[in-house]
Amino acid sequence: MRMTFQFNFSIEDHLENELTPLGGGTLALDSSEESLVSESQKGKHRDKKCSTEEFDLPRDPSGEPKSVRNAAVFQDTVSSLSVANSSSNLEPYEKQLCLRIAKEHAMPKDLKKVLENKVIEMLPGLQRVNISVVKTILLKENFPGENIVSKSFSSHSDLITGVYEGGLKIWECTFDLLAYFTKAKVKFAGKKVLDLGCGSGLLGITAFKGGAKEIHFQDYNSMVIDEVTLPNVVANSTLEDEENDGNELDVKRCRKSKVVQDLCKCRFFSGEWSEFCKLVLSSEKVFEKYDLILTSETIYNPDYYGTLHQTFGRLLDKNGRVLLASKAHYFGVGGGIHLFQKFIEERNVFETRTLEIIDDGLKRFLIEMTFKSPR
Ligand SMILES: C[S@@+](CC[C@H](N)C(=O)[O-])C[C@H]1O[C@@H](n2cnc3c(N)ncnc32)[C@H](O)[C@@H]1O
Repeated sequence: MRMTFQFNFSIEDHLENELTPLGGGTLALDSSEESLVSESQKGKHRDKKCSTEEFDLPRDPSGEPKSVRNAAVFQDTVSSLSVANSSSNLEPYEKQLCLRIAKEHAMPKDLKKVLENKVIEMLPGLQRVNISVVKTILLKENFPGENIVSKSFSSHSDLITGVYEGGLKIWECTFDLLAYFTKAKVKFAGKKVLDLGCGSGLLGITAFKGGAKEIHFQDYNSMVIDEVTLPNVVANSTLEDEENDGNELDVKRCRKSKVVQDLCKCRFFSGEWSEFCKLVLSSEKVFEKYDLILTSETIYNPDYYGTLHQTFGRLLDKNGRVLLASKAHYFGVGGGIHLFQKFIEERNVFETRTLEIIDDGLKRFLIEMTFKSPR
């Protein structure tokens, strides 16, 4: 099934205190958002100023990107950079990017509750919640947190820059990557995987089912994680088998159950990419980087390229790879595969390889990114 999409960029002027543009003001959370922030995050991020740091590769005095040729060098240099004197070609994302706070979403103790009011549909080899039902319920219940469903409806748009980044639908490149996994027999066993900009999380779920040792799911919007990604992961666990055994699905009691052990491999995060980086890098003493970063339809907005590039640079293992799926061009937003590849080439940190071009209607691309080897 191929999904259609619409870009209609009427950026909502009322960000309801969720975000603060770069360069000033404070970031406040609405009450429901705040209640989900872990204790360690509270205080740390409350009343947080948007940062102008860490947006791009370091630049030499002429404003040109420094030639950073491998993962290790990338790590050493990015931490201290500032964009204050970046060259003008970076202006768009410096000006527009807002830093939505990142937080980790705990797996609810009562797993049954995660699937309450959800209609499960079957895809080949995968299950997923019916998103229209999720949206209808959220609209009806006037969900107290991020009001992204009604905002998306009222603006007739699947994307509202900085507010809602499209996670409440499955975008067609996800299916391209899923098909590629099968065709290319991509191996997940034993790998640490990140589904970046996960939305429904089907890429990460495939890695989960393929025996990945750890899978992290990230989406911009916390509602997407709570209402779609988490339920999809639970729906694809072996919950049904446990239920048939008559066990009560309580995390404490099922400590040793296979379901809970498996689900412990999954972690869920919401928030803007640079904030997500900071959170995961500080969440473990020694952060083990990802062997595989899977990402579909995340390069539509050129304003985000700097942060996305940096996220790959900071989180990917030196021998790891990014599998990225994208349309050739995103009309109305301006991004697309060629612009992104040009951006990557200019930074000289990664090399890219085209894995597949799908040409049925709108051209779509699958590319692989790996660190350039040190010279
Ligand atoms: C168009 S949706 C694609 C969703 C999903 N990967 C798919 O193919 O169905 C883009 C995703 O990228 C994420 N995203 C986009 N820009 C982001 C940003 N600046 N920071 C964090 N996440 C972002 C959003 O969470 C959103 O889910």
